[in-house]
Amino acid sequence: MGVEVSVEGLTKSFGSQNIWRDVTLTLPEGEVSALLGPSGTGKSVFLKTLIGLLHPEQGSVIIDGTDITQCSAKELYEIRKLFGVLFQDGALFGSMSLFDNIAFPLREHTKKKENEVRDIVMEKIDLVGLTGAEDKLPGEISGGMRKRAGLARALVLDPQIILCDEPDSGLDPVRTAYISQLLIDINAQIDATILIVTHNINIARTIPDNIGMLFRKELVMFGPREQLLTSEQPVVKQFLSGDRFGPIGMSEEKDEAVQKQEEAMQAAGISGGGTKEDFTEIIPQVQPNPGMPERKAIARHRERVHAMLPDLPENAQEAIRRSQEQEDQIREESRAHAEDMAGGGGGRHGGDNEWTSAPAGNVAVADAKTDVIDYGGSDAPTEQWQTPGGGDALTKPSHRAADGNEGRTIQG
Ligand SMILES: Nc1ncnc2c1ncn2[C@@H]1O[C@H](COP(=O)(O)OP(=O)(O)OP(=O)(O)O)[C@@H](O)[C@H]1O
Repeated sequence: MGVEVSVEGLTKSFGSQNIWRDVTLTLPEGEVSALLGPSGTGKSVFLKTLIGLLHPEQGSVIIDGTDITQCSAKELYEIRKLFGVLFQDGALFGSMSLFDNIAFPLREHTKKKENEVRDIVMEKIDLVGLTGAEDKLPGEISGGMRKRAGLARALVLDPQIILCDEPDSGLDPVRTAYISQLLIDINAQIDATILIVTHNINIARTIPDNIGMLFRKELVMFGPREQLLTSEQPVVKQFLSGDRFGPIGMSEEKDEAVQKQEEAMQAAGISGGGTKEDFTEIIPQVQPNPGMPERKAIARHRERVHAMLPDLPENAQEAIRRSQEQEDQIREESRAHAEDMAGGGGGRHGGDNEWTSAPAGNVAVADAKTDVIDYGGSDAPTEQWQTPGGGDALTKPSHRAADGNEGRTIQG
Protein backbone atom coordinates (compact mmCIF):
# COMPACT_ATOMS: atom_id res chain seq x y z
CA MET A 1 0.00 0.00 0.00
CA GLY A 2 1.16 3.54 -0.69
CA VAL A 3 2.49 5.75 2.03
CA GLU A 4 1.50 9.27 2.89
CA VAL A 5 3.89 12.10 2.02
CA SER A 6 3.48 14.99 4.41
CA VAL A 7 5.04 18.31 3.42
CA GLU A 8 5.12 21.09 5.98
CA GLY A 9 6.32 24.69 5.53
CA LEU A 10 8.70 23.82 2.71
CA THR A 11 10.79 26.62 1.23
CA LYS A 12 13.35 26.28 -1.54
CA SER A 13 15.71 28.81 -3.08
CA PHE A 14 18.72 28.64 -5.34
CA GLY A 15 21.04 31.34 -4.05
CA SER A 16 18.96 34.50 -3.88
CA GLN A 17 16.25 33.08 -6.20
CA ASN A 18 13.35 31.86 -4.11
CA ILE A 19 11.42 29.15 -5.99
CA TRP A 20 8.53 28.62 -3.57
CA ARG A 21 7.94 29.18 0.10
CA ASP A 22 5.96 27.72 2.95
CA VAL A 23 4.44 24.91 0.92
CA THR A 24 2.27 22.65 3.07
CA LEU A 25 0.32 19.71 1.70
CA THR A 26 -0.23 16.01 2.24
CA LEU A 27 -0.25 13.45 -0.54
CA PRO A 28 -2.73 11.03 1.00
CA GLU A 29 -1.72 7.37 0.99
CA GLY A 30 -2.70 5.58 -2.17
CA GLU A 31 -4.43 8.59 -3.70
CA VAL A 32 -3.55 10.14 -7.04
CA SER A 33 -2.67 13.83 -6.90
CA ALA A 34 -1.68 16.28 -9.60
CA LEU A 35 0.44 19.39 -9.34
CA LEU A 36 -0.23 22.15 -11.84
CA GLY A 37 1.37 25.51 -12.36
CA PRO A 38 2.79 27.73 -15.07
CA SER A 39 6.23 26.89 -16.45
CA GLY A 40 9.06 27.76 -14.14
CA THR A 41 7.01 27.79 -10.93
CA GLY A 42 9.13 25.00 -9.51
CA LYS A 43 7.04 21.87 -9.98
CA SER A 44 10.05 19.75 -10.95
CA VAL A 45 12.04 21.27 -8.12
CA PHE A 46 9.22 20.24 -5.77
CA LEU A 47 9.31 16.71 -7.08
CA LYS A 48 13.07 16.48 -6.62
CA THR A 49 12.74 17.85 -3.11
CA LEU A 50 10.26 15.08 -2.25
CA ILE A 51 12.89 12.47 -3.01
CA GLY A 52 15.69 14.35 -1.33
CA LEU A 53 17.56 15.18 -4.51
CA LEU A 54 17.30 18.86 -3.62
CA HIS A 55 17.47 20.25 -0.12
CA PRO A 56 14.99 22.85 1.07
CA GLU A 57 16.22 25.53 3.41
CA GLN A 58 13.11 25.25 5.57
CA GLY A 59 10.36 22.79 6.29
CA SER A 60 9.95 19.05 6.43
CA VAL A 61 8.99 16.15 4.17
CA ILE A 62 7.80 13.25 6.29
CA ILE A 63 7.66 9.87 4.61
CA ASP A 64 7.00 6.73 6.60
CA GLY A 65 7.88 8.54 9.82
CA THR A 66 11.18 9.93 8.53
CA ASP A 67 11.85 13.58 7.77
CA ILE A 68 13.91 13.21 4.63
CA THR A 69 15.19 16.78 4.88
CA GLN A 70 16.98 15.86 8.12
CA CYS A 71 17.77 12.18 7.87
CA SER A 72 21.10 10.49 7.25
CA ALA A 73 22.27 9.44 3.78
CA LYS A 74 21.64 5.83 4.75
CA GLU A 75 18.04 6.53 5.82
CA LEU A 76 17.47 8.52 2.64
CA TYR A 77 18.77 5.60 0.60
CA GLU A 78 16.22 3.32 2.27
CA ILE A 79 13.35 5.79 1.83
CA ARG A 80 14.23 6.18 -1.85
CA LYS A 81 13.48 2.51 -2.35
CA LEU A 82 9.82 3.39 -1.83
CA PHE A 83 9.85 5.59 -4.92
CA GLY A 84 9.36 5.01 -8.60
CA VAL A 85 10.09 8.14 -10.56
CA LEU A 86 9.34 9.00 -14.14
CA PHE A 87 11.15 12.12 -15.22
CA GLN A 88 10.32 14.20 -18.23
CA ASP A 89 12.05 12.34 -21.05
CA GLY A 90 12.31 8.93 -19.46
CA ALA A 91 16.02 9.60 -18.76
CA LEU A 92 17.32 6.33 -20.08
CA PHE A 93 20.94 5.25 -20.38
CA GLY A 94 21.63 5.87 -24.05
CA SER A 95 24.10 3.05 -24.49
CA MET A 96 21.84 0.36 -23.01
CA SER A 97 18.96 -1.47 -24.67
CA LEU A 98 15.47 -0.84 -23.32
CA PHE A 99 15.62 -4.24 -21.69
CA ASP A 100 18.84 -3.41 -19.84
CA ASN A 101 17.55 0.03 -18.89
CA ILE A 102 14.45 -1.47 -17.35
CA ALA A 103 16.39 -4.30 -15.73
CA PHE A 104 18.91 -1.89 -14.23
CA PRO A 105 17.18 -1.22 -10.87
CA LEU A 106 16.56 -4.94 -10.38
CA ARG A 107 20.20 -5.79 -11.05
CA GLU A 108 21.41 -2.90 -8.86
CA HIS A 109 19.11 -3.38 -5.91
CA THR A 110 18.03 -6.98 -5.77
CA LYS A 111 19.69 -10.36 -5.83
CA LYS A 112 17.22 -11.75 -8.32
CA LYS A 113 18.45 -14.35 -10.77
CA GLU A 114 18.65 -13.35 -14.42
CA ASN A 115 15.62 -15.45 -15.38
CA GLU A 116 13.53 -13.69 -12.69
CA VAL A 117 14.80 -10.32 -13.89
CA ARG A 118 13.80 -11.27 -17.40
CA ASP A 119 10.27 -12.23 -16.35
CA ILE A 120 9.72 -8.98 -14.48
CA VAL A 121 11.20 -6.83 -17.24
CA MET A 122 9.20 -8.50 -19.98
CA GLU A 123 6.04 -8.13 -17.93
CA LYS A 124 6.64 -4.39 -17.55
CA ILE A 125 7.57 -4.07 -21.21
CA ASP A 126 4.28 -5.70 -22.08
CA LEU A 127 2.45 -3.49 -19.60
CA VAL A 128 3.61 -0.30 -21.31
CA GLY A 129 3.11 -1.67 -24.81
CA LEU A 130 6.75 -1.99 -25.85
CA THR A 131 6.90 -5.70 -26.60
CA GLY A 132 9.27 -6.21 -29.52
CA ALA A 133 11.24 -3.04 -28.81
CA GLU A 134 13.25 -4.44 -25.89
CA ASP A 135 16.52 -4.70 -27.85
CA LYS A 136 16.40 -1.18 -29.20
CA LEU A 137 18.54 1.65 -27.91
CA PRO A 138 16.78 4.77 -26.57
CA GLY A 139 18.13 6.76 -29.52
CA GLU A 140 16.36 4.41 -31.94
CA ILE A 141 12.83 4.92 -30.62
CA SER A 142 10.38 7.81 -30.40
CA GLY A 143 10.06 10.17 -27.45
CA GLY A 144 6.75 8.60 -26.48
CA MET A 145 8.30 5.14 -26.44
CA ARG A 146 11.14 6.41 -24.29
CA LYS A 147 8.55 7.83 -21.93
CA ARG A 148 6.83 4.47 -21.66
CA ALA A 149 10.15 2.71 -21.13
CA GLY A 150 10.89 5.19 -18.34
CA LEU A 151 7.56 4.29 -16.77
CA ALA A 152 8.32 0.57 -17.05
CA ARG A 153 11.61 1.16 -15.28
CA ALA A 154 9.86 3.24 -12.64
CA LEU A 155 7.67 0.24 -11.84
CA VAL A 156 10.07 -2.69 -11.61
CA LEU A 157 10.69 -2.52 -7.87
CA ASP A 158 7.09 -2.22 -6.62
CA PRO A 159 7.10 1.44 -5.62
CA GLN A 160 4.81 2.72 -2.91
CA ILE A 161 5.13 6.27 -4.15
CA ILE A 162 5.16 7.06 -7.86
CA LEU A 163 6.21 10.50 -9.05
CA CYS A 164 5.59 11.38 -12.69
CA ASP A 165 7.00 14.56 -14.15
CA GLU A 166 4.84 15.42 -17.14
CA PRO A 167 4.01 11.86 -18.19
CA ASP A 168 2.23 13.27 -21.24
CA SER A 169 4.99 15.46 -22.63
CA GLY A 170 5.86 14.32 -26.13
CA LEU A 171 2.85 12.03 -26.33
CA ASP A 172 -0.07 12.37 -28.70
CA PRO A 173 -3.53 12.67 -27.10
CA VAL A 174 -4.33 9.00 -27.59
CA ARG A 175 -1.09 7.77 -26.02
CA THR A 176 -1.65 10.30 -23.25
CA ALA A 177 -5.01 8.67 -22.57
CA TYR A 178 -3.34 5.24 -22.49
CA ILE A 179 -0.62 6.33 -20.09
CA SER A 180 -3.18 8.06 -17.86
CA GLN A 181 -5.30 4.91 -17.83
CA LEU A 182 -2.20 2.89 -17.04
CA LEU A 183 -1.50 5.06 -14.00
CA ILE A 184 -5.06 4.56 -12.75
CA ASP A 185 -4.82 0.80 -13.33
CA ILE A 186 -1.48 0.66 -11.52
CA ASN A 187 -3.01 2.59 -8.66
CA ALA A 188 -5.91 0.13 -8.53
CA GLN A 189 -3.50 -2.78 -8.45
CA ILE A 190 -0.89 -1.63 -5.96
CA ASP A 191 -2.57 1.29 -4.18
CA ALA A 192 0.57 3.39 -4.60
CA THR A 193 0.55 7.07 -3.74
CA ILE A 194 0.93 8.93 -7.04
CA LEU A 195 1.89 12.52 -7.82
CA ILE A 196 1.64 13.71 -11.40
CA VAL A 197 3.18 17.00 -12.46
CA THR A 198 1.40 18.14 -15.57
CA HIS A 199 0.21 21.01 -17.75
CA ASN A 200 -2.34 18.76 -19.35
CA ILE A 201 -5.80 19.94 -18.43
CA ASN A 202 -7.46 16.73 -19.57
CA ILE A 203 -5.29 14.75 -17.18
CA ALA A 204 -6.02 17.21 -14.40
CA ARG A 205 -9.77 16.99 -15.04
CA THR A 206 -10.07 13.25 -15.18
CA ILE A 207 -7.24 11.44 -13.41
CA PRO A 208 -6.37 12.76 -9.94
CA ASP A 209 -8.26 12.62 -6.68
CA ASN A 210 -6.57 15.85 -5.61
CA ILE A 211 -5.04 18.80 -7.41
CA GLY A 212 -2.62 21.47 -6.28
CA MET A 213 -1.32 24.51 -8.06
CA LEU A 214 1.86 26.55 -7.68
CA PHE A 215 1.92 30.20 -8.66
CA ARG A 216 3.98 33.20 -7.62
CA LYS A 217 6.17 31.11 -5.35
CA GLU A 218 3.22 29.74 -3.39
CA LEU A 219 0.89 26.82 -3.33
CA VAL A 220 -2.34 28.46 -4.48
CA MET A 221 -4.42 25.53 -3.29
CA PHE A 222 -4.35 21.79 -2.77
CA GLY A 223 -7.50 19.77 -2.34
CA PRO A 224 -10.08 17.53 -4.01
CA ARG A 225 -9.96 17.98 -7.79
CA GLU A 226 -13.48 19.44 -7.81
CA GLN A 227 -12.30 22.26 -5.56
CA LEU A 228 -9.70 23.45 -8.03
CA LEU A 229 -11.84 22.84 -11.10
CA THR A 230 -14.65 24.97 -9.70
CA SER A 231 -12.35 27.61 -8.21
CA GLU A 232 -13.15 31.25 -8.85
CA GLN A 233 -9.52 32.28 -8.42
CA PRO A 234 -8.45 34.20 -11.56
CA VAL A 235 -5.12 32.38 -11.79
CA VAL A 236 -6.82 28.97 -11.66
CA LYS A 237 -9.48 29.95 -14.20
CA GLN A 238 -6.87 31.38 -16.54
CA PHE A 239 -4.63 28.34 -16.26
CA LEU A 240 -7.46 25.92 -16.96
CA SER A 241 -8.78 27.86 -19.94
CA GLY A 242 -5.35 28.64 -21.38
CA ASP A 243 -6.33 32.27 -21.94
CA ARG A 244 -3.57 34.83 -22.25
CA PHE A 245 -5.63 37.42 -20.37
CA GLY A 246 -5.24 37.09 -16.62
CA PRO A 247 -2.58 37.14 -13.92
CA ILE A 248 -0.28 34.63 -15.66
CA GLY A 249 2.02 36.27 -18.18
CA MET A 250 4.72 35.09 -20.55
CA SER A 251 7.19 35.65 -17.78
CA GLU A 252 5.51 34.78 -14.53
CA GLU A 253 4.04 38.09 -13.44
CA LYS A 254 2.33 40.87 -15.33
CA ASP A 255 2.75 44.47 -14.37
CA GLU A 256 -0.23 46.71 -13.80
CA ALA A 257 0.11 48.54 -17.13
CA VAL A 258 -0.08 45.28 -19.08
CA GLN A 259 -3.05 44.12 -17.05
CA LYS A 260 -4.89 47.38 -17.78
CA GLN A 261 -4.11 47.03 -21.48
CA GLU A 262 -5.50 43.52 -21.47
CA GLU A 263 -8.64 44.56 -19.65
CA ALA A 264 -9.20 47.16 -22.35
CA MET A 265 -8.68 44.53 -25.06
CA GLN A 266 -11.13 42.20 -23.36
CA ALA A 267 -13.66 45.02 -23.04
CA ALA A 268 -13.23 45.60 -26.77
CA GLY A 269 -14.12 41.96 -27.41
CA ILE A 270 -10.62 40.80 -28.36
CA SER A 271 -10.08 37.11 -27.62
CA GLY A 272 -7.39 35.90 -25.26
CA GLY A 273 -7.35 32.61 -27.16
CA GLY A 274 -8.53 30.44 -24.28
CA THR A 275 -11.10 27.70 -24.45
CA LYS A 276 -14.60 28.69 -23.40
CA GLU A 277 -15.15 25.27 -21.89
CA ASP A 278 -16.91 25.16 -18.55
CA PHE A 279 -14.50 23.47 -16.17
CA THR A 280 -17.02 23.61 -13.36
CA GLU A 281 -18.92 20.95 -15.31
CA ILE A 282 -17.00 18.09 -13.73
CA ILE A 283 -16.11 15.15 -15.96
CA PRO A 284 -16.24 11.82 -14.10
CA GLN A 285 -12.88 10.54 -12.95
CA VAL A 286 -11.32 7.80 -15.08
CA GLN A 287 -11.93 4.39 -13.53
CA PRO A 288 -9.72 1.30 -13.66
CA ASN A 289 -10.21 -0.87 -16.72
CA PRO A 290 -12.62 -3.80 -16.50
CA GLY A 291 -10.89 -6.70 -14.82
CA MET A 292 -8.86 -4.41 -12.54
CA PRO A 293 -9.51 -4.33 -8.81
CA GLU A 294 -11.40 -1.32 -7.49
CA ARG A 295 -9.20 1.53 -6.28
CA LYS A 296 -8.90 1.20 -2.50
CA ALA A 297 -8.08 4.89 -2.32
CA ILE A 298 -11.58 5.87 -3.35
CA ALA A 299 -13.16 4.97 -0.02
CA ARG A 300 -10.38 6.70 1.93
CA HIS A 301 -10.58 9.77 -0.30
CA ARG A 302 -14.32 9.99 0.16
CA GLU A 303 -14.02 9.74 3.90
CA ARG A 304 -11.46 12.54 3.97
CA VAL A 305 -13.45 14.72 1.60
CA HIS A 306 -16.62 14.12 3.53
CA ALA A 307 -14.93 15.40 6.69
CA MET A 308 -13.72 18.57 4.95
CA LEU A 309 -16.88 19.18 2.92
CA PRO A 310 -18.42 21.84 5.19
CA ASP A 311 -15.24 23.92 4.89
CA LEU A 312 -15.22 23.91 1.09
CA PRO A 313 -16.90 26.56 -1.08
CA GLU A 314 -20.53 25.84 -1.93
CA ASN A 315 -19.84 25.18 -5.64
CA ALA A 316 -17.04 22.72 -4.78
CA GLN A 317 -19.37 20.87 -2.40
CA GLU A 318 -22.03 20.62 -5.07
CA ALA A 319 -19.49 19.46 -7.69
CA ILE A 320 -18.16 16.79 -5.33
CA ARG A 321 -21.64 15.47 -4.64
CA ARG A 322 -22.45 15.32 -8.35
CA SER A 323 -19.20 13.68 -9.38
CA GLN A 324 -19.50 11.05 -6.65
CA GLU A 325 -22.96 10.15 -7.90
CA GLN A 326 -21.74 9.88 -11.47
CA GLU A 327 -18.74 7.82 -10.49
CA ASP A 328 -20.85 5.42 -8.44
CA GLN A 329 -23.01 4.90 -11.47
CA ILE A 330 -20.01 4.31 -13.75
CA ARG A 331 -18.49 1.85 -11.31
CA GLU A 332 -21.77 0.00 -11.10
CA GLU A 333 -21.96 -0.24 -14.90
CA SER A 334 -18.35 -1.30 -15.13
CA ARG A 335 -18.92 -4.02 -12.52
CA ALA A 336 -21.85 -5.33 -14.51
CA HIS A 337 -19.78 -5.20 -17.69
CA ALA A 338 -16.93 -7.12 -16.04
CA GLU A 339 -19.36 -9.78 -14.87
CA ASP A 340 -20.79 -10.08 -18.38
CA MET A 341 -17.34 -10.49 -19.82
CA ALA A 342 -16.30 -13.01 -17.20
CA GLY A 343 -19.36 -15.02 -18.15
CA GLY A 344 -18.47 -14.74 -21.83
CA GLY A 345 -14.84 -15.73 -21.40
CA GLY A 346 -13.62 -12.11 -21.40
CA GLY A 347 -10.62 -10.86 -19.48
CA ARG A 348 -7.23 -9.59 -20.31
CA HIS A 349 -6.37 -9.21 -23.96
CA GLY A 350 -3.58 -11.36 -25.22
CA GLY A 351 -0.76 -8.91 -24.74
CA ASP A 352 -2.08 -5.82 -26.46
CA ASN A 353 -1.54 -3.89 -23.25
CA GLU A 354 -4.90 -2.23 -23.16
CA TRP A 355 -5.56 -3.99 -19.90
CA THR A 356 -2.70 -4.01 -17.57
CA SER A 357 -1.09 -6.72 -15.51
CA ALA A 358 0.52 -6.42 -12.11
CA PRO A 359 3.18 -3.74 -12.00
CA ALA A 360 6.14 -3.39 -9.70
CA GLY A 361 8.54 -0.50 -8.99
CA ASN A 362 11.80 1.34 -9.20
CA VAL A 363 14.09 3.40 -7.09
CA ALA A 364 15.63 4.92 -10.17
CA VAL A 365 15.50 8.64 -9.98
CA ALA A 366 16.59 10.47 -13.04
CA ASP A 367 16.72 13.98 -14.32
CA ALA A 368 15.48 13.96 -17.84
CA LYS A 369 16.36 17.57 -18.42
CA THR A 370 20.02 16.67 -18.03
CA ASP A 371 19.68 13.02 -19.05
CA VAL A 372 21.48 11.77 -16.02
CA ILE A 373 20.41 9.21 -13.55
CA ASP A 374 21.02 8.35 -9.96
CA TYR A 375 20.01 5.02 -8.59
CA GLY A 376 20.12 6.08 -4.99
CA GLY A 377 23.63 4.88 -4.28
CA SER A 378 25.28 5.34 -0.94
CA ASP A 379 26.49 8.81 -1.84
CA ALA A 380 23.32 10.73 -1.17
CA PRO A 381 23.01 13.00 -4.18
CA THR A 382 22.91 16.64 -3.33
CA GLU A 383 23.13 19.91 -5.13
CA GLN A 384 26.88 19.49 -5.11
CA TRP A 385 26.45 17.66 -8.42
CA GLN A 386 24.87 20.57 -10.19
CA THR A 387 25.88 21.07 -13.78
CA PRO A 388 27.47 24.33 -14.82
CA GLY A 389 24.24 25.09 -16.70
CA GLY A 390 22.26 25.13 -13.49
CA GLY A 391 20.56 21.76 -14.07
CA ASP A 392 21.03 19.11 -11.43
CA ALA A 393 23.48 16.52 -12.56
CA LEU A 394 22.43 14.00 -10.01
CA THR A 395 24.71 11.16 -10.71
CA LYS A 396 28.22 10.13 -11.23
CA PRO A 397 29.65 10.90 -14.68
CA SER A 398 29.87 7.21 -15.55
CA HIS A 399 26.07 7.06 -15.47
CA ARG A 400 25.62 9.89 -17.90
CA ALA A 401 23.14 8.96 -20.60
CA ALA A 402 23.83 9.65 -24.21
CA ASP A 403 20.17 9.29 -25.03
CA GLY A 404 19.37 10.61 -28.48
CA ASN A 405 16.76 12.97 -27.14
CA GLU A 406 17.37 15.59 -29.74
CA GLY A 407 15.11 15.37 -32.71
CA ARG A 408 12.72 13.05 -31.01
CA THR A 409 9.40 12.56 -32.66
CA ILE A 410 6.07 13.16 -31.04
CA GLN A 411 4.52 9.85 -31.80
CA GLY A 412 4.25 7.40 -28.97
N1 LIG B 1 19.68 23.09 -9.80
C1 LIG B 1 19.19 24.29 -10.02
N2 LIG B 1 19.96 25.37 -9.81
C2 LIG B 1 19.46 26.62 -10.00
N3 LIG B 1 18.20 26.90 -10.41
C3 LIG B 1 17.39 25.86 -10.66
C4 LIG B 1 17.84 24.50 -10.48
N4 LIG B 1 16.82 23.68 -10.79
C5 LIG B 1 15.78 24.47 -11.14
N5 LIG B 1 16.13 25.78 -11.07
C6 LIG B 1 15.25 26.92 -11.34
O1 LIG B 1 14.05 26.72 -10.61
C7 LIG B 1 12.95 27.27 -11.33
C8 LIG B 1 11.84 26.26 -11.40
O2 LIG B 1 12.24 25.20 -12.26
P1 LIG B 1 11.35 23.91 -12.50
O3 LIG B 1 12.01 23.12 -13.54
O4 LIG B 1 11.07 23.26 -11.22
O5 LIG B 1 10.00 24.56 -13.05
P2 LIG B 1 8.70 23.82 -13.57
O6 LIG B 1 7.55 24.44 -12.87
O7 LIG B 1 8.87 22.35 -13.46
O8 LIG B 1 8.70 24.27 -15.10
P3 LIG B 1 8.16 23.51 -16.42
O9 LIG B 1 6.68 23.45 -16.26
O10 LIG B 1 8.56 24.47 -17.49
O11 LIG B 1 8.83 22.18 -16.50
C9 LIG B 1 13.50 27.70 -12.69
O12 LIG B 1 13.71 29.10 -12.65
C10 LIG B 1 14.81 26.97 -12.79
O13 LIG B 1 15.73 27.70 -13.55
